[in-house]
Parts: sequence; structure tokens; C-alpha cells
Amino acid sequence: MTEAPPSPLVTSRLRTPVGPRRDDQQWWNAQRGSAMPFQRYERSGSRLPHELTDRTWPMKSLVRAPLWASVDLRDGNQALSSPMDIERKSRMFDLLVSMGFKDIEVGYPSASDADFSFLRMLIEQDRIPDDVTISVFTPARPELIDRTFEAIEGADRAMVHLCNATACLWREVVFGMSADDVQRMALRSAEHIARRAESAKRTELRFEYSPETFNVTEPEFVLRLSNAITSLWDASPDRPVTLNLPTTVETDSPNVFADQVEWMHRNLERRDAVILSVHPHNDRGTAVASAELAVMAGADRVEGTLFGNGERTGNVCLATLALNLFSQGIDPQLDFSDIDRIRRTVEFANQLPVHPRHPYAGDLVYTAFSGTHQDAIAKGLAAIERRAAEAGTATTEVPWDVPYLPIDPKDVGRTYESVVRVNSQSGKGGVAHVLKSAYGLDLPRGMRVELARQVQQVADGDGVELTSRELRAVFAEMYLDFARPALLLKEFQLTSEGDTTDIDALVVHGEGREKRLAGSGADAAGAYVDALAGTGLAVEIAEITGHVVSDSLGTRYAAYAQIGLDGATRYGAAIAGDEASARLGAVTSAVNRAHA
Ligand SMILES: CC(=O)SCCNC(=O)CCNC(=O)[C@H](O)C(C)(C)COP(=O)(O)OP(=O)(O)OC[C@H]1O[C@@H](n2cnc3c(N)ncnc32)[C@H](O)[C@@H]1OP(=O)(O)O
Ligand SMILES: CC(C)C(=O)C(=O)O
Ligand SMILES: [Mg+2]
Repeated sequence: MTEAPPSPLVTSRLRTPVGPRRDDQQWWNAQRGSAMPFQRYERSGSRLPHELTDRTWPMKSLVRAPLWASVDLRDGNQALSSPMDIERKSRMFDLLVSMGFKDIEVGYPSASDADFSFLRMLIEQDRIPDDVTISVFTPARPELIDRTFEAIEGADRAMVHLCNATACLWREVVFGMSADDVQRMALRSAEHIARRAESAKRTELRFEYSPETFNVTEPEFVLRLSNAITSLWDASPDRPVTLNLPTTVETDSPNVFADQVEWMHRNLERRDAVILSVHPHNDRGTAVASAELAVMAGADRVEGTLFGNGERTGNVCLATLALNLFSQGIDPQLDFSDIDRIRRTVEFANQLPVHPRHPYAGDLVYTAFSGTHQDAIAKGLAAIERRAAEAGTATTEVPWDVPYLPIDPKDVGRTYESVVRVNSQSGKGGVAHVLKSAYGLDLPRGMRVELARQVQQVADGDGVELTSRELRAVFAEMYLDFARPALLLKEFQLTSEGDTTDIDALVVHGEGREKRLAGSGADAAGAYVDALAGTGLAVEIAEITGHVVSDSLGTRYAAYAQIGLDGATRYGAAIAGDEASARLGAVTSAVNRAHA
């Protein structure tokens, strides 16, 4: 068996070890060796091309969306315990089209009847829009290539995607071939494809080649093979060949992949005739970083799946990549404006749930439970509203800048309702935010503190989250509903003359009977406390605030009073049909709380 050409690129060791030194462990580092058999995974040599000391990708930033290619229907599908049936495939295909994907790998038609018939259905029912190119996967086996061409017969456009593994382990263990044999197998298949394409005149054909296991293949071998393929297919700027570099099994940190991609990008022949693509998998959990750095390193196109379904730990998640761009002010060129619809369809097709913490799409990703985060979010949302009001424009027109929320949930079709959810980790900011957003109640600061303390006690006791309705109930129990009120304002009449307001009120105080009281003051509340002196209550008003509330019961008024009584400060609140009733009710509530 011929060995792969010796590659200086894979034997050089350029990596500088980082991390705490083991020999003179510091007093502050109590970590000790584990019993894990890590030695089994030690590597000799490096995958870094040693020429690449002048890498340019670290200085680059992403400025536009790469070409997106969905492989949900091929790589995603092949990883499912129950592969998609035709209905699930159709729903996935229509979703991808509706989102703006122009490059969709629809299957591996030579592998199964399900993939073959789905493709025939798409073609025969004319379901492929004019600006969408479907791609079909084939291994380097002539009989399967022939079947692939049967599957695409009659299509207006298609991309034939040839793939074979190239790394030493696969050459030796899977194929039992030398590097030269693998190259010969790939070229024979590429030639076979070119020949078949000659006779498929009706279809505008493009070609893709993937050196599967690229990331663990000797770079010089993969470069030589890729150049031979693009030459055989006669890649030209007006008929470019897609060269797709996968991390079939992700093995290294993303900077290593970025170096590998930049090295290919700089050394490929016919670079202007090659669409350089990457296909990261997520075995180390760094597929997104690998894709982003690869684009900085020169890749033009990214293959992946929605929410990262795929073999083992999955393919790179295109939703994350696209919305990462969006969050930096770059048009993702894909429509995620209703991310829950997208998620529901993908969950239906894959029969797999999307994790509640999945970037941008999970149920919980725009939700804060912890107090300080809630406080900051509530302040951030209020600041956006203020800025919009100052500019005389809608909140959607001012730049988004809210702590702990990288994007506006509304931009992906979410509401603010679940942004703040209250449990025992919550503070006053969160409690106030929920009452305001769900019920329009804008409590004064001191009252928020008092209410939050009570909410925390309830949440601690129950150990669960409080819904906005439960929160409203805690508020009502504290300030609005008194089973045995010490003071009851049954009715009142106000008259004003000049700067003075007079009140005539009917109250019940303590165990006593109804009592008619009169008083005067600068306003209704002032007149009321003056009248209350007649029952022996020496109330002082520190602050009264209020606002209109519109809810299912119509437009009403909410008032919040802070009073001094018997040397203590109390808060009270009331919601009533008119402002005066609410303000007097808030004073009554505060008195009742003092006596509770
Ligand atoms: C990284 C990727 O995602 S590659 C895509 C992988 N996707 C799939 O495998 C899904 C669909 N696959 C299938 O349905 C089947 O594997 C089939 C129908 C394609 C082939 O089935 P079988 O002929 O029974 O072969 P099987 O899958 O057991 O083994 C693969 C054979 O193909 C060879 N092979 C594997 N990959 C390739 C390739 N890219 N090009 C050429 N030959 C290949 C293997 O060496 C093995 O050959 P051998 O029989 O001489 O040992
Ligand atoms: C077919 C290739 C691109 C693949 O899916 C992989 O290597 O992961
Ligand atoms: Mg893959």
C-alpha cells in the first residue's frame, strides 16, 4: 500500500502549551490529576500547516452573509432514528424555500427509495423554484452515480455532490487503499459524473466535491486531490465548482480549522473558479465558531442544518450562524422573523425537540429569572421606549441596546411577555416589570421593594415560578383586598373652591359604626386625611402617584400612596373607576396595612 506523501504540514509542532504548569503547582490551584485515561488520546504532530505563521483570519471580521446551504434533508435526515417520510421531507423543503435558502441538499437518492421518490416528486410536481438549486449526494461509486443521475432526470437545475473520505485512518481501515488509490477512485467518479452530465442536456448541472474527513487529512494530499478534481471538471468563474471542506468529526479547536481553510484558500488553483465551502460538525461543541472563523479565513459558503441536527452532536446550526450575523447588524439573507414557526416545522420533520436553551430559538433564551438581570432588562426596555419617544419614532426604529438581550425578541416573532419570569431568584425589578407589562401597574420604587420581599417569600415557600396572574394575586392580597379592613370609605363627595377641596365622607372605622366626616385640604387626599383626624387617625401623606390603566375591565385609574401613621411608613394602593376614588382608596389601603 502506498503511503500518503510525507507532509511537513502535519508533523511540525507549532503549538505552544498553555494553562497552569504542572511542575510547580501554585498554592491557589488545588486541582489534581484525574484517573481518566487521557493518554489514549495524546497526539503527536500538529495539524497546523507550518507555513501559516502569517495567517490573516484573526484580523478579519464578518461583514456579509456567506452562501448558505441546507443539508437538513441529507445529513440531518441520515442521523435520525426515524428518517423523514415524504410528508416530513416536504414540510422541511417548503420551510427552507420560504426562509430564502437557494442551495438545498435534498437527499442521497441512490441510497434509498424514500430519497429517490421524494426527489422525483419535487421534479415531477415542479416544486423547485427557479432560483433554488437542489443538490444530491453521491459516494464515489459508479453504480450509485448512475442512480443519482436517474433521480435528477428532468430537473431544470441540480448540483451533483461527490464525496469520499480522504484521511489516513479511513484510507487504511475503511477502503483498504493507498492515498493514490483514493485519488484515483475520486477522479474516476468525477470523470463518470462529467460524462453523465454531458448527456443530461436538459439540466443545468453544477458539481460539488467533498473530501470527507478533510480536517484530519494531510493538507498537501487534500490540496492535490482538490486541484485535480476542479481541473477535471474544468471549473471556471462562470461555472464554478463547489469544494466543500468538512470537519466530518470535529477534532480540533476552531483556530486550527481556520488555519486549514486559510491554507487551502491561499493555495488552491483556480481559486476564482471555486466556491470554497465548509461543513462543520459539532463534536467538540465548537461548530459555530469553526464556521465563523472559516469564513474569516476565506470560505464563501457554509453547509449546515437548522438548529444543528446531524450525525452524533450534529451539524453546524445555521439559525445560530445567521442570527449571530443579524445581532451584529448584518443582513443574514434568511428570514427568521417567525422563529417559532420554523422551530415547530423542524421539530415535526426531525421528531426531535429543540433545546429550551438553544441560541435564538429555545423557549427560555429570551427569559431572565434572576433579579439583577430582570432589573437591567426592565431598565433597558424602558430606555428604548424613552429614546423612541424623544426621537418621535417607534421603538423598532431605534438601535437595540438592552442588557442581557442580544437581539429584540420581537424581531424573531417573540413577545416581551416571557422576557421576565418570576421565581425566588427574582428581585423588585422583575416583579415590577411583570406587573407593568402584564397589568399596566407602574408601582413606585419603595412599594416594589416591599412587594418583591413578599413575592420572594411566596416563591421560596412554593419553590416554583410565579405566573403573572399569581403575582397580581400577591399584589392584590397585600394592597387591595382586606378581609377585615380597619377603615372603610363607603362614599364621599368632593367640592372645590379656589385652592381648597372639601370632602364629605362616610366611613367605618375599627369596630365602630358608620361615621360621617368632613375635612378640607389642598386636594382630595389632603381633605380626606383632614377628615380622618375626626376618627383619631393622624395620617400624613408622604407621596401619592398614579396613572391610567386599561385592562379587560376598561379604562381605570391606579393610585399608590405612601403615608406616615403612628410613627411608621406604609404603602397602599387602589384601582378605581376615577382618579379621586383611586387616590383616596390608596390612602385607605395604606391605613389598613398599618392596622393589619
Ligand atoms: C459523512 C457522510 O455523511 S457520508 C454520507 C453517509 N450517508 C449514508 O450512509 C446514508 C445512506 N447510506 C446507505 O443507505 C448505504 O450506506 C448505501 C446504500 C449508500 C450503501 O450501502 P452498502 O452498499 O450496503 O454499503 P455499506 O454502507 O455497508 O458500506 C459502505 C461501502 O461503501 C464504501 N464507501 C463508503 N463511503 C464511500 C464513498 N464516499 N465513496 C465510495 N465508497 C464508499 C465503503 O468502503 C464500503 O465498501 P465495502 O463494501 O467494499 O467495504
Ligand atoms: C458528505 C460530507 C460533506 C459530510 O457530510 C461530512 O463529511 O460530514
Ligand atoms: Mg456531515
